[in-house]
Amino acid sequence: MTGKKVVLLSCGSFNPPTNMHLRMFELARDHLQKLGFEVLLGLVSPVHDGYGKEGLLSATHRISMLKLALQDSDWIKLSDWESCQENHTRTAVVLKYHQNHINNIINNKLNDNVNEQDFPWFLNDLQSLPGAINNIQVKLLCGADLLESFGTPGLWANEDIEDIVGNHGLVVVTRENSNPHQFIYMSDVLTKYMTNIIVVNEWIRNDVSSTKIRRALKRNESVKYLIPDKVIDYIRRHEIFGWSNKNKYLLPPIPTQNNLLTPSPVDISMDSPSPTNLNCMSICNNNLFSSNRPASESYPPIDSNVNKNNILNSFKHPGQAVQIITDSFGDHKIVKNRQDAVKDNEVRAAGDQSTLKSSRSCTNFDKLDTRWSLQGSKSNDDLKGYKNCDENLIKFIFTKHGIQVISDIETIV
Ligand SMILES: Nc1ncnc2c1ncn2[C@@H]1O[C@H](COP(=O)(O)OP(=O)(O)OP(=O)(O)O)[C@@H](O)[C@H]1O
Ligand SMILES: NC(=O)c1ccc[n+]([C@@H]2O[C@H](COP(=O)(O)O)[C@@H](O)[C@H]2O)c1
Repeated sequence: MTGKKVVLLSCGSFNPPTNMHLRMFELARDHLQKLGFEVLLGLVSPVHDGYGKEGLLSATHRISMLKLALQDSDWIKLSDWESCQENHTRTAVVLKYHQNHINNIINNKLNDNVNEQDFPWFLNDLQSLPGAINNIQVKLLCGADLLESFGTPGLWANEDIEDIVGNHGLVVVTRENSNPHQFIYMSDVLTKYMTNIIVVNEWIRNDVSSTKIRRALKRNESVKYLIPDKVIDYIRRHEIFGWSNKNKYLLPPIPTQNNLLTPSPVDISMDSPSPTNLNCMSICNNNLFSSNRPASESYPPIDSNVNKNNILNSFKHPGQAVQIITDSFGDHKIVKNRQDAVKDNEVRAAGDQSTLKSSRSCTNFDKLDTRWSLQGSKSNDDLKGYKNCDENLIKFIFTKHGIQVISDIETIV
């Protein structure tokens, strides 16, 4: 085997091509060269549309994306033979075609009879090789999941598996949640030809898959650094894989320029707000208010009837944590800092924690119901409003901020 010249052929959907599809070739070439093989060429063979896999885009799109993806490689080429056939072609047949094709080139080259039209992707590479080439072996390059699919009943014919591993050979790149060595051990035919199966360990894990890319695109999430930029650009231009130029998850802009960044928990500093002129929001019983009050103005007391429905504050801390205090009536308000919260008479008056509604859960409702019915201070409608207020708080937090719950009564967003 040592010293043999090899062409690596990868069959798959490439729907869309990912960085890992390309990286597989690099990993395999490094490994094979260490074992003494000479890797002449990599070939990518996208499957025919008739393969019928769910969500499979037309070969036209997949080929266009592959061409873009392969622009940055000087040794991996596209072979569109498979996708141009009448229907799906079994992988063993695809391998045989390419092997015969290359054998013909070698023979024709030896006879000085090479037709350039017939060998667009291989001619130059082959012509640059020295003198006589005895044999070039086309090996199937695949991920461990494809190897393990040999075990799926009815998917592969036994004679095809034997042909692939016996006559061509397999180069298998390990993949998350796979165990190719064990799979080979468990299979008689794979064990029989195990010297023809080379397992390449992917030590620098990259678990990207076309499925995950499609999922992210459908959600309008970024796929940068996972697939080539040129492929991203193609997807955007053609609005494929459910990707839309209109971001489905962007909320309509709110009238106040509430551009607060979402802080990570480690960034949160309640003691160092950096005031700006941005407006903030305040929440009170089912109502979300924007604020234009100057930052210097003090807090309206939470429990004041006038202010309960009109709490407007203007604390302005972009990128800073915002603290929300919930009072005994279920009103939420954003406080400037901890000192303000402590100074706030109403909050202090409600010091008994059992009277403060939890912003984290509704588990205190029973207790509160009893308390209020005893006091007679809250009607059923009030309680309904109280629950709605909780929903408002949640809506507010999750649409405008991140969240960190610091206690039953305090939440950092
Ligand atoms: N992260 C990966 N690690 C190892 N091999 C991979 C990886 N992603 C793809 N491959 C291999 O690339 C070849 C072609 O893959 P295919 O087009 O089926 O990609 P895929 O990402 O597995 O697709 P899908 O998620 O749509 O099933 C297969 O042999 C597959 O095992
Ligand atoms: N019997 C066969 O030859 C056979 C069966 C299943 C998959 N395949 C090939 O394996 C590849 C699998 O691609 P996916 O992982 O995208 O399904 C395709 O190229 C497909 O043609 C071949």
